[in-house]
Amino acid sequence: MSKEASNGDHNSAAKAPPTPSPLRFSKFFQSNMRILITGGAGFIGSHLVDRLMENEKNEVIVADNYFTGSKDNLKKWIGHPRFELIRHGTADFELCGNVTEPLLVEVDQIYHLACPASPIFYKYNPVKTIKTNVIGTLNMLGLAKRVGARILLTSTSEVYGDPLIHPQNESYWGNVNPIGVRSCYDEGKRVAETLMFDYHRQHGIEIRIARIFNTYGPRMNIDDGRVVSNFIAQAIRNEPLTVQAPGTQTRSFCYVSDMVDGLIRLMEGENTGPINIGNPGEFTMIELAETVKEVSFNLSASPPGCESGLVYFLSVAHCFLLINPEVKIISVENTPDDPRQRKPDITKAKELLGWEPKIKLRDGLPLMEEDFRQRLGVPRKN
Ligand SMILES: NC(=O)c1ccc[n+]([C@@H]2O[C@H](COP(=O)([O-])OP(=O)(O)OC[C@H]3O[C@@H](n4cnc5c(N)ncnc54)[C@H](O)[C@@H]3O)[C@@H](O)[C@H]2O)c1
Ligand SMILES: O=C(O)[C@H]1O[C@H](OP(=O)(O)OP(=O)(O)OC[C@H]2O[C@@H](n3ccc(=O)[nH]c3=O)[C@H](O)[C@@H]2O)[C@H](O)[C@@H](O)[C@@H]1O
Repeated sequence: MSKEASNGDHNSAAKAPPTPSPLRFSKFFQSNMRILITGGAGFIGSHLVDRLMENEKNEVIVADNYFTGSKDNLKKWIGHPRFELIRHGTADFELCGNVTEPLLVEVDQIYHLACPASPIFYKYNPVKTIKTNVIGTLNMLGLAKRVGARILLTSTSEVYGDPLIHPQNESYWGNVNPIGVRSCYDEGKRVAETLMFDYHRQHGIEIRIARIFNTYGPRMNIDDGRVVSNFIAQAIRNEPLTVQAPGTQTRSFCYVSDMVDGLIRLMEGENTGPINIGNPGEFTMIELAETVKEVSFNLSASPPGCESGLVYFLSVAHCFLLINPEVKIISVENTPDDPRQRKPDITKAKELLGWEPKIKLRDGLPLMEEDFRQRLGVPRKN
C-alpha cells in the first residue's frame, strides 16, 4: 500500500509506487532533487521555477512548447547550472518541447502544468488543447511510472463547470457541458484527473491534484484575454474596461505567490487531492472593473512575488495612486457556457496543507499593474 493518504474519498487500493531507477541512489544524484516542470515558461510555471530555484538542492528542468509561454519568463535562469530547458520530441518546431510527445528524463518530481489556460487560447485550437490534456498527461504519467517520480497535475475549478452548488468543494462532481466550446479544456482536465487516479490505483504512482481557481499576477500574457490582465492593460492604455454581460457573474482571484506556495505544499505533503487552491474573496466582474479603476497603492510592505524596486519604493513610501479613475466601463457580449459563479471552499487546503491565501486583491492588483506598465512602456503619471 502507498503510504500517502488521500483526502478521504479516493485511494482505497493503491499499489506501492515503482522503485526509482538505481541511478537515483548514486552519489551524484543524492544531494539534489530533480524537478520537471511542464509549462514552466508560462505564467504560474515561471513563478514556480523561481520559487523552486531558491532552494540550492533543487535542479529544475522545464519542458514547454511556448504556445502561450515565453523564454523571457525564464531568462534569469537560462545558463544556470541547476536549470535546464529541454527540447524533446522531433525536429518539427510544433512538436518540440511538446508534452504530446513522449519524454524520458530522470526526475523525482513532476509539476505538470502544460496546457493553454486562457479561454481565448484554449478555444483557438481545441483539438490541440484536448490532446495536450489527454495525451500530454498520459505521457507525463508514463514518465512518472518509469522513473518512480511523484506527479502533480494543475487541474482547474472549471471541472465544476457552471456550478450548481456554491462555494464549490472537492466532493462536488460538477455541471459541465461535454460538447461545448469550453469542453476541450474542462472535460480535458476531467479526463486528466481520471488518468491520474487510474495510474495511482493501477500502478501505484504517487499523485497530487490541485484544482486551481482564477490566478493573477505579474507575467500574465498582456493580451491573453483573461479578465484581470484585460482590465489592467485596458486601464493603462486608457481603453474602456470590457465587462462581458451580464457582469454579475463572479470569480475569486488568487495572487500568484499564494498559488505557488499552495502547489509546493501539496506536492510535499501526503495527500493526493484533489484539493482546491484559490482565494475565496468573491467579486462580480462589475465589482472587479470598479476595483481596477479605484485600486491604490496602500501597502506598508512589499508582499512576496513583488520583484520591482519601484513598487517597493512606492509601497514603503505609502503612496496612494489610482490606476486610472477616468477609464470607462462598458458592457460587451459574453461567450457560451461562461460559469455564472465561482468561489472555492478551501477547508481541505487549510486542514490538510495548512495553507490559505495571504494577498488580498487590492494588494495584488498594484503589483500586477507595475509589471504591465514596465512591459507596455507606459510609466505612471504622478
Ligand atoms: N491561471 C489560472 O487562473 C489557472 C486556473 C486554473 C488552472 N490553471 C492551470 O495552471 C496551468 C498553468 O496556467 P497558466 O495560467 O500559467 O497558463 P499559461 O498559458 O501562462 O501557461 C501554460 C504553459 O504551458 C505551455 N504549453 C501549452 N501547451 C503545451 C504543450 N502541449 N506542451 C508543452 N507546453 C505547453 C505554454 O506554452 C505555457 O508556457 C495550466 O495547466 C492551467 O490549466 C491555471
Ligand atoms: O480558474 C479557473 O479554473 C479557470 O479560470 C479561467 O477561466 P475564466 O474564469 O473563464 O477566466 P476569464 O477569461 O478571466 O473570465 C472570467 C470572467 O470575466 C469575464 N470577462 C473576461 C474578459 C473580459 O475582458 N471581460 C470580462 O468580463 C468572463 O466573461 C468571465 O465571466 C482561466 O482562464 C482558466 O484557465 C482557469 O482554468
